[in-house]
Parts: sequence; structure tokens; C-alpha cells
Amino acid sequence: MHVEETQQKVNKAKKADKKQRRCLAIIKSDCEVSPSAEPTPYLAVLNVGLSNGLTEECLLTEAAATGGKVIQVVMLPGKSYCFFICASLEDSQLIYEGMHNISTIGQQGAVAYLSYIRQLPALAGKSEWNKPLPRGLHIIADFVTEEEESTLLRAIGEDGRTSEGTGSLKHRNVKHFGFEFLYGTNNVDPSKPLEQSIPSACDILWPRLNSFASTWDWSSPDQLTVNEYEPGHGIPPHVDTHSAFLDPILSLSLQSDVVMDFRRGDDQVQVRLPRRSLLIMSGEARYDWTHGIRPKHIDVVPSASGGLTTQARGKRTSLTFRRLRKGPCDCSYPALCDTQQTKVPQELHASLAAQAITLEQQNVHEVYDKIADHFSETRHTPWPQVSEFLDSFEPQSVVLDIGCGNGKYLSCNPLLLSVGCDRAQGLLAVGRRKGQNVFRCDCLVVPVRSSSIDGCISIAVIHHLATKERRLAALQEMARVLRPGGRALVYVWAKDQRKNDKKSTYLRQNKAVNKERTTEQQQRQKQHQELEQQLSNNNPLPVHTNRTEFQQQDVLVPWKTKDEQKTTYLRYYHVFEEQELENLVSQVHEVQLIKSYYDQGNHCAIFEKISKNSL
Ligand SMILES: O=C(O)CCC(=O)C(=O)O
Ligand SMILES: [Fe+2]
Repeated sequence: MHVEETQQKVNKAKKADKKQRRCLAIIKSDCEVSPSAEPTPYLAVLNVGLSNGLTEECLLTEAAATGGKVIQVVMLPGKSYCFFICASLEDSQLIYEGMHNISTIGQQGAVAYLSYIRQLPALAGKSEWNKPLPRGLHIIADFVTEEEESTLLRAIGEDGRTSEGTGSLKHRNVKHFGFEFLYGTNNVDPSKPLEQSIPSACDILWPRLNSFASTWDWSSPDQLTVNEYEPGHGIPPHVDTHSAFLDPILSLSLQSDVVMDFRRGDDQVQVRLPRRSLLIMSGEARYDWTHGIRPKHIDVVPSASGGLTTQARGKRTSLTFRRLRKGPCDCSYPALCDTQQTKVPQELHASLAAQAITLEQQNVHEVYDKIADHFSETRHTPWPQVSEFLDSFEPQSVVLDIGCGNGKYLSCNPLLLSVGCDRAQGLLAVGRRKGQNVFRCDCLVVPVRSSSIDGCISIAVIHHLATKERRLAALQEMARVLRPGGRALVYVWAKDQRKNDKKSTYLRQNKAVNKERTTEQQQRQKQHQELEQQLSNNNPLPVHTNRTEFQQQDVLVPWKTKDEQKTTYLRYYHVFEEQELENLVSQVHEVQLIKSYYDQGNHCAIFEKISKNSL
């Protein structure tokens, strides 16, 4: 028996060697890539690639399970191999040892053979690096000298208004000159100039723009935003609000290079911003493309030999210069234009609202009614920061939990008069059995007198509402019932389940990283496909794979019952992007945002009702 097992192992290794050699010969002739006997940060992943219908996500999950970190997967169209760029030699070794001749990947369960390689292949024709820049985008290298860089850093270091105090920016430090950019509304208030205008040290820059200035209706900028990014920090993809600023927008990169992503629909272009260069976003690049910086420590950039290489980020400071627009935007790019987007025809509004109500009825209310008992069993432990909020009220305060579910927050602070409401009868029954004060209502119509309660919480509720208008209306309803000075806490599920490289509990409970990952994952994929098929006829929304990152904001999240039938129900969620909750709160009348934070995969906001006199 023992001998047989050993023989099997030897045979398996021999087969792997043979297969590995054959694959290496293919990539050698395809793209001049040679293997390396010594470990390198580059790995060829043989036998699996785009031709096997493989996704980058699937490969990354496999690699992550080894504990090694991949910075980028390079996949070539139509090929049955791909490449990993690893964060370090150690990461590369971990992945090699954890995956070579072990991992079975994709639906067909192909075994992956790995090999260290000396260098990466020359860039494939379709690479995001070989694409032309978006129209209207210019990068002027060495726009300032090293000496000027120091002078500018000193000038902006001394003054300016910081946004840190608002707690709204979790990833970077921001300072403003001329006018403050308000992240709550994504706009500026032109009637409130700041004491500090743009430092005069910046005046050296404008004459250097002469050759470009003839193409614009040019005047010197009156607003400056300074962003300080430590390695690992980034800025989410966005377009600078059309109605806030004119065209063009300038951004000077100091202290470190970085890679910026530009996106328009499915089109994506990566742009390297060298230290001391000036980025000019004009026309299409300013209005019709989003820009953003991924929160990474290391960028993948083109190498001198035409391949790809890695570059560690240093601390980067950028100076973004803009000119205030007074009045609406009249650009010819309506897709991302806040001025032109608000003009959605009335009929469309009505039909969207009707669809939203049906979706919520079928994929929220009916589901929670059916899964109530099982759902309730999984919801015991109060989130510490919610308890802390409840503890911040005076004894005998009246606090309403809108969407209280099984009422787990109603007994957190026994000194309060806690009342809960929910739509789901099944969940309310659980609370009632515990003797809690609960009643049934919809979160958009709460039968409570205006300005009558001290506090309000709504935990994981408004992400079940299917339009922005309805989510906003739910917040407005909370504001209505609060007394002036009353405070509300709102939790919604975040699209991003990872912050500062740390996974949320939701992702960490992904059982696919343990030993049985292959079968688990295969089963999961199969169920997922079945569900999608089942739904594709009557529901256009994607079905989310549990315990993985969200791919879209509007998704159906499976809930599997424990009983013998193991029925799967689909719950509708709108998962929130960064700043989206703050933005929504800023549109609620009579309230002000006090604090916002990220807690275990949720975006959270505390707001206060402002007394009429102080408005
Ligand atoms: O850091 C940069 O270069 C860009 C900053 C930016 O896009 C912004 O503040 O709107
Ligand atoms: Fe921007």
C-alpha cells in the first residue's frame, strides 16, 4: 500500500514535469519568455488562461489562499496560460509552493503548473498601456524642477484648510485653498471664499501653460485641492463635478510617481503620472472620463524592455488646480454631467419607481417573511459601535429602531425607551416574544409624530430600497420624526468589503480558503450558475456570489435556508460606494452630518436634526 502511494506520487510529479516543460515551450515560442531555476517575482501560470474561460478573480482567489500576494495578473487573449506579478520574492515562492501541481482551477478543474520566469512578455497589443490617451488628456513631464517642488511643498504645508476634521476622507489627507471642496455635496460654495487663497508660489506655473492656453478660455485657477497619499492610499473613480468647475483641470504630481486609471464605460486606460509632471484634463478627459487611483503600495508599469515591471509608491502630494464655474454646466457630455442628469423625464421616474416597488416586494419583503426564523438565529451580537451610539443618549430618551428585525438592539441600553418597527411580521414576532415594543410599518411611512423622538437607528435597512429617491426618502422620514437636536445612526452595506488591505468579516468567512476549497468552490460555482440561469429569464439583476467582493452595486444576494430542502432565496441589495451615504445625507433637509465611518464592511453615518432657528 505504502509503496503504491509513493509510486503514485512519483508518477504525478513526472506528469507535472512533462506538462510544465510542454507549456514552457509554448510560451517560449509565443512570447520569448524563459523559465528561471531561481525564484523571481514573476510566475507563469501554465495550463490555465483566458482560453479556458478563466477569470482574473478566480485566479486571485486561488493565489490568495496560499498567503502570497499578487499585484497583477497578466492574461493574454486566447491563451491557455497567464502570468502573475507578485509583490515580492517571498510572495512568489508562497504561491509557487501553494499552487504548482495542486490548484485545480475553473469549471473544468484544470491543474495549474507554475514556473518562475526571468521577465514578463512584451506587452500584448491590447494592453491598457498601449492604448491612446483619452482625448484632451495631456501630461507634461518635468513641469517643475526639484527645487521648485520643495518650494511648492513648503508653501502649501503652512496654510490651507484641512478636511480631516470632517472624518469624511478615510484614505488621504486633503487641504483646500481659495474655496473648500465639500465632499458631502461634491461641490463648492462660491459665496464662501477661504481666507487663504492659492499660495503665490504657484504663480510660476501659469506662464508655462502658454502653448496650451490658446486652446482654452484661460484664466488663473482660484481653487486648489492638495491631496496627500501615503503608499496604499488612493482616490475612488470619479469625475470632478461638472457644475462646480470649468474646463480644464490641472494636477501637479509631487514626491512620487503614481498610476491613474481613466475609465469611460468599458474603456479603461492606465496613465503613469511621473513625479513633478503636470496632468491636464480638458474636454473629453475632463467631462466624459472618470479618473481614480487604486489604493495600492506597488504599481505595475511598462518596463524599459517593453514588458511590465513593478514600482513601489512613495508618499505623493498632488496639487489640483481648478476654476469655479458660476452657473450650470453646458458641456456636450451629458453621461457624467450633474447639471444635465437631473433632467430625467417624469414618465421614466414613474416607471422606475413602480419597478422598484415590485422588486422590493418580491426580493426583500417576501424573502424576509419566509426566512425570518433562520435569519433571526444568525443575528444575536450587537455591533459595538451601534451599542456605543445607543449608550450616548440620556437615560429615558426615546429611541426608534427603524427596521429592527429581531429586535437585538432594543435591549442594548435598558435605560432608554426603545421602540422598534419593521415590515417583516416574522421578525417582529421574535421581538414580541421577548416582550419588546415593536410595531409594523414601512420605513418610508413611519406612523410617529414629527419632531417627537430623541434618537433613531436604521441598521442594514435602506440598502434594500431600489432607487436613490427611495433611499433618500427613508432618510428624510428619519429626519422628520427626530426632534431638533435628535440624532440618527445609519448603516448600509459597502460595495468595498476591504479597507486598508483588511477584509471584512463577510469576506473572511469565505470557507473557500480552507482545505476543501476546491470542492466547496466548485459546488458554489455550480449553484451560482443554476441560480443565474433560473433568474435570467425574469430578472435582469446579477446574482452575487456570497463571501466574495461585490461586482455591481445592485445585486441579488442568496440566502440559503437550513432546512432539508435547502431553498435559496434572493435578497435585493444596493451596496454603497464610498461617499455615497454622505452624499445622500447631504441632500436630507434639516439635518447635518456629524460623523461617517467604515465598520466591518458597512458605510455608516451619524446625522443630527438642526433646530429651525439655526437653519
Ligand atoms: O491626486 C490627483 O492627482 C487627483 C486628485 C483628484 O482627482 C481630485 O482631488 O479630484
Ligand atoms: Fe478629481
